[in-house]
Amino acid sequence: MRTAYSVETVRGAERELMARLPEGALMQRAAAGLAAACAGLLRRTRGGVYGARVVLLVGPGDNGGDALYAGARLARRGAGVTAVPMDPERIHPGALAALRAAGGHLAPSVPQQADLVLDGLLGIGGRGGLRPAAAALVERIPSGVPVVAVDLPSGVDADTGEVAGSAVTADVTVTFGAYKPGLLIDPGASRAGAVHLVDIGLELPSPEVEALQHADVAGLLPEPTASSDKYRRGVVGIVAGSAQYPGAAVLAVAGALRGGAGAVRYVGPAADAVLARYPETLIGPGRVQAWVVGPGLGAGRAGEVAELLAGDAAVLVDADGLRGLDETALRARTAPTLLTPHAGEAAALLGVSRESVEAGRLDAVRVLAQRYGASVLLKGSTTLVASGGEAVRVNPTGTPWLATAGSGDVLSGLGGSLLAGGLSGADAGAVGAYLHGLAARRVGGPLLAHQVAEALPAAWRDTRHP
Ligand SMILES: NC(=O)C1=CN([C@@H]2O[C@H](COP(=O)(O)OP(=O)(O)OC[C@H]3O[C@@H](n4cnc5c(N)ncnc54)[C@H](O)[C@@H]3O)[C@@H](O)[C@H]2O)[C@@H](O)CC1
Ligand SMILES: [K+]
Repeated sequence: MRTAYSVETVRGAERELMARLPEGALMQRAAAGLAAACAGLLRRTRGGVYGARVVLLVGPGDNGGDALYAGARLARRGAGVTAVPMDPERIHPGALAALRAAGGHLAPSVPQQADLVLDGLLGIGGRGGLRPAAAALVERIPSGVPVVAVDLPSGVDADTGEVAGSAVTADVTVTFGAYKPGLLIDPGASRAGAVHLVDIGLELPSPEVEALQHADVAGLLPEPTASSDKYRRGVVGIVAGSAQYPGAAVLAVAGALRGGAGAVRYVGPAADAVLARYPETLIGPGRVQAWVVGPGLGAGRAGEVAELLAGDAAVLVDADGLRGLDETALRARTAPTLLTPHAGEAAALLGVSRESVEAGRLDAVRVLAQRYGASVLLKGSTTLVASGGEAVRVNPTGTPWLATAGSGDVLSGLGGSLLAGGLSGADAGAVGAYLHGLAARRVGGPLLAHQVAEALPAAWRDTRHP
């Protein structure tokens, strides 16, 4: 499990550790890890540190201090190091002295000839969009030169991944002590590049955000045993499709058949299309452990949704099923409930604009889960799953090619199948998103939704091999 912690939590852990260590020790640990990562990168890009031209963008706080101390270490190994301050009046004095003693120097503007740029403008102390002085330096980063962000790319909100205005786009982020949520959640995640964690010895409580890895998913997948039969493995019912959208039913069934349930039942007007493609499907109402309701349903079928929500089986609600959801009915449920909106549907549920959901995804998914008393999977470039007071799960396996018609239908079927197999709403959402993303990566792009469904068994097997 990859875990991420809020600024407040990280600061608390840092305070505790600093009280037990000599002054400046933590910054030295951070700088040593940072310099080692930069040296590794320079070895790969140009064979070594000696003679490399390294530019430091230096902000007024400790983030700038880290960059300067790391620059001093690189200078001692023969790099030519130039530090460009955001504000020459505010610069970490001890770290600047160390850089100078190692042969580095200050410059008023960003040199355009460089082998490496370190972004030490802002770390976890950054607030709001970059102010003009910082933004001006970022604009002058020469194109094509590798950028290493110190702790996090400046301009990215550490707690949420939000980017207000401009931000650094890094090739590598060297982060200290713990991942920050903004490194795992878009738009921040896509600014961070490859994230490298430097252990500085923090002792951390439970995380605010987490990302499953192969082994976590393998441990949650419902594998059949010798005593399993199709009913014990769970039956998932699909209420999807309409005369106008029969394909959604076929794709939801396609996902459900690969989610580990023992049987898939279809209820709706697209039975012929479903059977023609998947003769394994049971047709018509009957007992199930979990329902999927919504894909391609069209308007005017809120009654069916309400009926399923009044029952005691687990329910996954997607797409058209999300229209006009009854908050009170949802909150009254005891069986697992998983809502799977995309940003537009989430915006409608929250009564806000789609843009504000996209910009503040973490907040949106948390508020939805709270308001509806359900697990909520918010689809997008980094899919998030929230449930009650638990850590929000961020899915690490997506690919932009998944933004294609029908891929959400496959995900809903898959998630429902996992619910039928006994997973909680949060686990079904997180495991479903993970497998779905992995399958899509296997297919590559451009992809069709049914190919994602077909690649799910291979993705399932992949999770067993770290
Ligand atoms: N606290 C610790 O124990 C450690 C902290 N470390 C480093 O310290 C960093 C945090 O340092 P600081 O608390 O000094 O904070 P930062 O260095 O992130 O930012 C400091 C200052 O930047 C200015 N600022 C804030 N938002 C801005 C914006 N949008 N545009 C322009 N200027 C802005 C403010 O004046 C603020 O005080 C971490 O990210 C990490 O790099 C590491 O050395 C490891 C140990
Ligand atoms: K930074």
